[in-house]
Amino acid sequence: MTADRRVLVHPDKASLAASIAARFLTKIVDIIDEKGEASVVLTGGTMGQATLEAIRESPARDSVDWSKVSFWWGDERWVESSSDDRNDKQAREALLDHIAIDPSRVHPFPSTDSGLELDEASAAYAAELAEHAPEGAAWPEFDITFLGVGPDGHIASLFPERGGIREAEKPVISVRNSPKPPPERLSLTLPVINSSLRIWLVLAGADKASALGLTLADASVNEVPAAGVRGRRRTLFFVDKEAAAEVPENLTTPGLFWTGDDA
Ligand SMILES: O=C1O[C@H](COP(=O)(O)O)[C@@H](O)[C@H](O)[C@H]1O
Repeated sequence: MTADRRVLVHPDKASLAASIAARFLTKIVDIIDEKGEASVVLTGGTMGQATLEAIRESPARDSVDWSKVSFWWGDERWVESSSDDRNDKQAREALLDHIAIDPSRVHPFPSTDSGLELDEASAAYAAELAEHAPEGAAWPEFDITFLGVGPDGHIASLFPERGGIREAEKPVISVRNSPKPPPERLSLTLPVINSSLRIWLVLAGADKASALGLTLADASVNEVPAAGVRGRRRTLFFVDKEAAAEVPENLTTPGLFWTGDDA
């Protein structure tokens, strides 16, 4: 794990989404060149969706062999597969329906119409992760994990002051009584998220400013789940100016605010 977290600030949501998309397309081509395939964890939320739309709109999207990319999700809302609340439905509409993916590499969480109960669904996703894990591991090696951040600092469906953020054993949890609707959800846990080589947190808007400020000031993970996120190689915060408004002054140094290419 690296303590190295970097923040890239962009003027507004549109330029932010375009910049993340450009960086993602470059990086994913490099990863496929290097490893022959790539594994990506998608997020729900406003910037997650805006990012996928920007990838769809980019002419560079055709430089990627999408059949080599595996897609997983960081969390899902426990609703019917046809519900507009589903993170995977939003991702399909924003990007996946528009590119030549290999359906066997797309790994949505189960839905309420799967015939499974919530706990069976979290166990089924854990089993699917294990099925695609390298020898001796319980889940795949993720190359890039996208995370949205809620105004309360939640990531995936790991909410402040709830047991899920402290889960250290299970790779996947069932969430009940979520403070954000819908109340029932499924989520990867922090150990799985933090095993990712790169974690890209994507957030925009004034309502995220407090969460980002507290995250970078190393608030307690229990109170601000985003503060516990560390990718193994790189942890990048892609933010707009509004979201960056409450980053503590002592952290707004050239070392932290970074515009290099080494993502
Ligand atoms: O419910 C969720 O919310 C968060 C953040 O969403 P946003 O709209 O405030 O950006 C998202 O990261 C998570 O995947 C989703 O299930």
